[in-house]
Amino acid sequence: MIYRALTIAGSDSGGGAGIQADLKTFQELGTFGMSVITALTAQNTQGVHGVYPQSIEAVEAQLEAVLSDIGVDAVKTGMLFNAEIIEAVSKCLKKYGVERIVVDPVMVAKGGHALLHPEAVEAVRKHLIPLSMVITPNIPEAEVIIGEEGISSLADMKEAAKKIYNLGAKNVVLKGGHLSEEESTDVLYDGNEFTYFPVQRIQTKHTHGTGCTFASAIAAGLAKGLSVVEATKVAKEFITCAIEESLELGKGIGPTNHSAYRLRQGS
Ligand SMILES: Nc1ncnc2c1ncn2[C@@H]1O[C@H](COP(=O)(O)OP(=O)(O)OP(=O)(O)O)[C@@H](O)[C@H]1O
Ligand SMILES: Cc1ncc(COP(=O)(O)O)c(N)n1
Repeated sequence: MIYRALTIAGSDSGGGAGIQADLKTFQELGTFGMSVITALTAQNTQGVHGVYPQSIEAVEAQLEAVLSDIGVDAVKTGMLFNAEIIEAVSKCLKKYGVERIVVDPVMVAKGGHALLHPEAVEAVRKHLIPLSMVITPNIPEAEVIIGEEGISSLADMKEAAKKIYNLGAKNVVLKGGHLSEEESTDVLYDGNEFTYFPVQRIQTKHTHGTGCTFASAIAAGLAKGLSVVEATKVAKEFITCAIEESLELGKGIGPTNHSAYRLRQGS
């Protein structure tokens, strides 16, 4: 059985985040990875040095090429950069009836560089959230989406997850990586109940691309037919191993280790 997973995201020349992190994750989790590149970034462990968005024509041509021929079992979206790209992507995913869509609403890189135009947030709410089977905001992204600041506890996260669910996402995984607590707990809300994914916070600065890796691991699970809860559980194990064995590369924030999970499984 071949499981087909597609990432629609930005390229990270440094290899730790974006398309590169997604494809490594897809491969490690036994899926066939494909990509639609929305923007090139000149990026390394020290930050984003340039962003070069692709034309709408280029994005649409890549989507059509993949969807009209190979098809997909699940899709992950990452850096979409502007409202026009968001609209083109959502239109095409709708046209092909793609349902297993994981939306990582990437807005700002860890170094602070914008990866989404601020005026495109409305397009995320209007076009992307209603299409998502799972949306995986971190806390700052959740605050922008709901237009409220101050998410600082698990109770706040649960309230925010409900508000994002009410915007049309079928499942919300609100990530706790940015909480200043001992544990990094992610909260999954499916409209009925909450599932918690707690882990002891790992003391490392090398967390470049954690969000991308986690979301693409969920997409890989969905491509293989796992439920949202099962896929999130595996993704959590995958990202935890990857952070535990993160790589001290470059002079800044190094990438996580995408091979760690598979090597520990002994396969
Ligand atoms: N120090 C840490 N220890 C353990 N788990 C972590 C740590 N940092 C992040 N995580 C986990 O990694 C995953 C990604 O979360 P995070 O909040 O870092 O996403 P993000 O900010 O969107 O990432 P990115 O900045 O790469 O887009 C979540 O499952 C989160 O709980
Ligand atoms: C192309 C691309 N997509 C996403 C991120 C977010 O990852 P991080 O916040 O870890 O820098 C990134 N830096 N680059």
